[in-house]
Amino acid sequence: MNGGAVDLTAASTSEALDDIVNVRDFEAAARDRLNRVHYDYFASGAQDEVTVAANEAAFGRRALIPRVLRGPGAPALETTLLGQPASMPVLIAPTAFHRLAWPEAEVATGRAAAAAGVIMIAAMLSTVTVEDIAATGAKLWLQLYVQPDLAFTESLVRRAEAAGCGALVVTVDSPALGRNERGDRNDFHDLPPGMRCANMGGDGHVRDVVLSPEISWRHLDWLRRTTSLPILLKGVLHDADARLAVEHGADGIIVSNHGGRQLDTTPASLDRLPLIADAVAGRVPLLLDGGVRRGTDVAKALALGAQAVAVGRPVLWALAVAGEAGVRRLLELMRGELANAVTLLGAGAPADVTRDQVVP
Ligand SMILES: Cc1cc2nc3c(=O)[nH]c(=O)nc-3n(C[C@H](O)[C@H](O)[C@H](O)COP(=O)(O)O)c2cc1C
Ligand SMILES: CCCCC(=O)C(=O)O
Repeated sequence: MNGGAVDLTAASTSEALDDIVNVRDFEAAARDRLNRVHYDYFASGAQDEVTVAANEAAFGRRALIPRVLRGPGAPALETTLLGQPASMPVLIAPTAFHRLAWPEAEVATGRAAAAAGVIMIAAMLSTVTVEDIAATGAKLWLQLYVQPDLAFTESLVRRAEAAGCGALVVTVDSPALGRNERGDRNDFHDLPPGMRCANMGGDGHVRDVVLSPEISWRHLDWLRRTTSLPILLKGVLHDADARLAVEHGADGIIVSNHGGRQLDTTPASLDRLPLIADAVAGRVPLLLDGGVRRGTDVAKALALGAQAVAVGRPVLWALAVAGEAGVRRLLELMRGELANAVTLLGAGAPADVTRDQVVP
């Protein structure tokens, strides 16, 4: 348990990482260290958690076909997303409340992202300000829940611009909060004393955040006029909405079901990707999140039409296990697995894996 007495010494964190061989190993290690209520908050999904399970299962249902004797050489994993270079097509998905996992919270995550050269999407509901996360040197995008108080929303956009964020990620799958029954059973509805939503006004209580069913395309049009930062929409699952996103000037789309935490029984995000890729037809980059745990998962998502993927819960588990060092290790593992998968697929880069190399 890390009930305020976490051992932050280098020796203890490296020992904590001794038995970590793959991304999934972090969850069991984190579970041993976390307060049970906070573990449940991170792990849980909506209601029966059907979609949580579906996300990982969808990767398991697809098989990879290698091509041989192409001699592509060592794989190049670097990519450019919305004009920004990244060391690999794997991003850190926005997840709220990193301080529940580790005292240095999003600053530890940001330092690991900076060291790895990956893009971190900071959650609006971070427990450290966006300015302090930006100071880690991470390539940063900011996730927003558009607040009906547009003056407040605009002030946050200006802060993101001033802090050097490279894009805004507007979460559109949250006209209400999903029904989280583990949270209900645990009576977990706000942050413990001493922790706050650092970007929000007042006391930074979670209950003051508005997830509004009135948010519409008009708000997106307003945001489009308000900032010149690239805007991605996160949480699109319908191909018609993907087309509308492009028409309304979105610069990118994240195919996502919020890690199964919003509407339960939506399909796996991977299952919606090919349809959405066809609808968007290359007009804007597509990202995917939900259930990405292996280098082979990244390869499958890219072959089915994504330019990059984002990883959510594993980052929280790695943070809980060893803070910055944990997240660095996680990103190294993902990078090593992706390089290995791409090489074994006979490709020179993740983007060179083709759709015909993924079969049911
Ligand atoms: C504990 C937790 C908190 C999250 N908080 C946010 C958030 O504040 N904003 C958001 O857009 N998505 C949030 N998400 C969703 C993630 O961005 C992402 O869609 C999801 O975690 C991806 O699935 P994965 O965890 O299977 O990788 C959260 C997810 C988790 C697990
Ligand atoms: C009001 C808290 C929302 C955070 C979030 O998006 C999640 O836990 O999935």
